[in-house]
Order: sequence, then structure tokens, then C-alpha cells
Amino acid sequence: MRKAKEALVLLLAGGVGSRLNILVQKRAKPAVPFAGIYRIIDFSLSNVMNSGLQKVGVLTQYKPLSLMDHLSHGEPWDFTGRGRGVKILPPRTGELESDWYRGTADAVRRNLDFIRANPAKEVVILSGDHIYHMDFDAMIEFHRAKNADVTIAMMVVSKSEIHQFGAGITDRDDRIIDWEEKPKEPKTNLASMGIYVFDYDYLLDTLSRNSLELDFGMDILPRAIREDNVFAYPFYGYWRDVGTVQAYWEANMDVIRKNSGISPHDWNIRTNIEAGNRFADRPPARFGSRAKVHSSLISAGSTIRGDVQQSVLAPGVVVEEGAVVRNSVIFSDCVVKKGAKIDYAILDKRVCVEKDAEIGCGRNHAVANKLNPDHLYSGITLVGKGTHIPAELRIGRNCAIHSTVNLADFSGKIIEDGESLI
Ligand SMILES: Nc1ncnc2c1ncn2[C@@H]1O[C@H](COP(=O)(O)OP(=O)(O)O[C@H]2O[C@H](CO)[C@@H](O)[C@H](O)[C@H]2O)[C@@H](O)[C@H]1O
Repeated sequence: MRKAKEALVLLLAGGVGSRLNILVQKRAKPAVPFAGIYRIIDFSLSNVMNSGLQKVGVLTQYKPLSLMDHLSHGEPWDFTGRGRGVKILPPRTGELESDWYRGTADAVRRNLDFIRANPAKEVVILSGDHIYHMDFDAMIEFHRAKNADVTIAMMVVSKSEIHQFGAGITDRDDRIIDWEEKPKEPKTNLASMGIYVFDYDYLLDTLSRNSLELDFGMDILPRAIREDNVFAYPFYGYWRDVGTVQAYWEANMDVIRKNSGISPHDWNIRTNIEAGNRFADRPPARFGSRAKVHSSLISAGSTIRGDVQQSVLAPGVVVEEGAVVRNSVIFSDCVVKKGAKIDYAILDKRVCVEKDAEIGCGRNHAVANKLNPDHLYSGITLVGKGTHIPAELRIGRNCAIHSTVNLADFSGKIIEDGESLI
């Protein structure tokens, strides 16, 4: 029997994800559209389904509405039926921000009643904002073989990235013997993927020890590594935390690229396609006689009469004759009118780009966002949901245009590289 059948899953889907800026203005990070027809959370949920796990609690917090619509009762991932199910676990406290979950362990601790109501051998804790393929059944088997209290999925990343992750050192037996969360001066390049298998009783016990231990990476795991049996499950496949605009854009481009290691075709990724949209039964994509498309994903309901290269188009996108879309991710129902040019940009839903406007076609490839130096977009321009870009407006690289901005008087003007309009 598959080991995974005996495990309970907790999917953490509540983080604010503020580095995704405009894309998370109105939705939680796991609900951000990805690769045309998917949402980011589909990858974790499909991994759960493909691994044979049957019971999932989704911990929400920040702007959960579109996520709840998307998850519905879990039918697309076969979570319906006796002994199966996906349960959305809303924040358990009032409206005060200070009342909200203060860390991943705190979030799980507040849902102990759900865990107790679903006895299992193990609890698998996952994040809802990673793009990857993984078989958790094999990880649970490893966990049991090692007789571990906790197993952490870990992979080698580049030295320049390790400061964003939990970093561990292992012995020859894969036991973790040293750990540092987000190290300033890393001693290793073995990174935690934020995917944990806990022995069920151990999890209940460790969470009840000290209510001031709020976070797995900062508090619970360092203590467990010092005192108990914690092992690293080595992972060698494609995995990406799409927490920044750059990583999100790159992961979309990886889906287009051949042999990048991530492809929805290879690992049965399921979605609840356009949940809540009564026009979701879109007709096939249509290509005009002058359309030129290469190295791109084009979703149903789209009409292409212009030029599309290296881009991901969600359902219902229109690219008119003479318009050019390159190196970009376009969400559903955007319209790119005649002669408009889009390069290195992400357009949220229903953006309309009028004739001869340009987005992301500036000179500088990587300049910092002037308003918030933490938001380094490395050249990607973001345009918020429903924004109307007037004719002949030129928006440079690395800009962020929020949907609340009225651009009516901007026709023919220039928004310089790195500028944000909020
Ligand atoms: N209160 C809450 N309720 C529900 N969900 C919540 C939540 N707070 C956060 N989350 C979710 O939990 C996941 C982990 O979030 P964090 O932002 O705390 O960790 P981070 O990604 O920085 O590091 C972690 O993940 C990286 C891998 O990405 C590891 O390397 C590192 O050790 C580990 O701490 C995210 O999916 C987030 O959305």
C-alpha cells in the first residue's frame, strides 16, 4: 500500500507574498495565475494527488477569496469521496492584524483541532507557492526508513541564493547536524524546500512545548535538530519558490523551455480552470493568416493576428495585427491592439493596451524600483488588473503600474525605466 495514504497534509497558503507586488494586490500568492491556465497552488495540490495523499487542510490568511473559489471542494484533484477531502482552514482569530498568525508553526498550532480530528501516521507540511514535481510517497518511505521524527526535503542551490532559505549540513547518513535559517554567511549550499514530513505524535508534542516558538525554520526545526532525529531527503528535480517577480517570470519561461525540468504535460498537473467564470468554456485559440507565433503557450479563447514570441498567454487574450508580444506573461482577457509592443512584462487580467503603446521596451535591463529598493524586478514591468493603457504611451522596463492609476491623460507620454505609478 502507498505510505502516503496514511498521512495528513497541511498546505500553508496564507503568506502575504508582498514581493509579488501588483500580482498579490487582490489575491493570495498561491492563487496567482501561472503558465496560462494554472494557479501556483495547482503544482502542490497535483503533487499531493499524484503521490496518493488523500486528506488536505489548506491554511489561509491573506486575501483567501479567489483561492477558496479555486479550491472549491477539491474535485479537480480527486479529493472528493469517503476518507478524502480538502478543507479550507480560515484564520481562527478576529480582524486585528496583531491577532493573525505570526509564523508557520503558529499557523499550524492554531489548527491543532483539525490535526487531532484527522489521526494519521505522519503530517506532511507544504507551501502553496512552489513550482515543482515531487513524489511525497517516496519521501514518506525515506522518513520511515530513517525512523525520523522530522524529514526536510532539501536540495543544492547556488551560493548566491542560499541566504533566502533554511540551510542545513548533513552527515553521511543524511542526518541534519547543523542548521541556520536564512544565513547571512552561509556554510553550505544545501537548502530547505520548506517541505516537511513530521511524525504525527512528534508534531503534536513539539508544538505543545513552547507557544513562543512561532516559526518552523526559525524555532521548531533548530531545536529538533539539536535534540531529536531530523533527516534531509535529497531532491534533485525542478523546484522553484516563486516569491519574487523575477522568479515568477523565470518559472513561466521555464515552462516554455524544452528540457527545463518542469512541464505540466509530464506530471499530470490539474487545475480548476477559471473557477467562478461563467464564460470558462472558451473556444479553441484562433490564429490569423498573418500571425507569427513561436516558443509560446497560447490558451483557449485567444485570438492571435500579430507576433507572439517566448510568451505565456492565458485564456481569452487578443493580439491584433501588427502588435508584438515578447518575453511576457499575459493574464486572461488582455487585449493588445494594433501596433502595440510588449516586452519583458507581466500584464494582470483584463489589461487593454491601446494602439501603438509600448510596455517594457525601455533601454535599461535591470534597474531598481525607485520607490522600494527591495523590489528589484530585474527589468520586468508589471501592469495591474484591468488597467487601460492609452494609445502611444511608452512604459519602460522595471516599472509597476497599479490598477488604481488613471492613465487617461498619458497618451503619447513616456514612463521612464524603474518608475512606479501607485
Ligand atoms: N500565517 C500563515 N498562515 C498560513 N500560511 C502561511 C502563514 N505564514 C506563512 N505562510 C505560508 O507558509 C510558507 C512559508 O512561508 P514563510 O514566508 O514563513 O517562509 P519562507 O518562504 O521565507 O521560508 C520557508 O520556506 C523556505 C523554502 O521556500 C525554506 O528554505 C525556509 O527554511 C522556510 O522557513 C509560504 O507558502 C507562506 O505563504
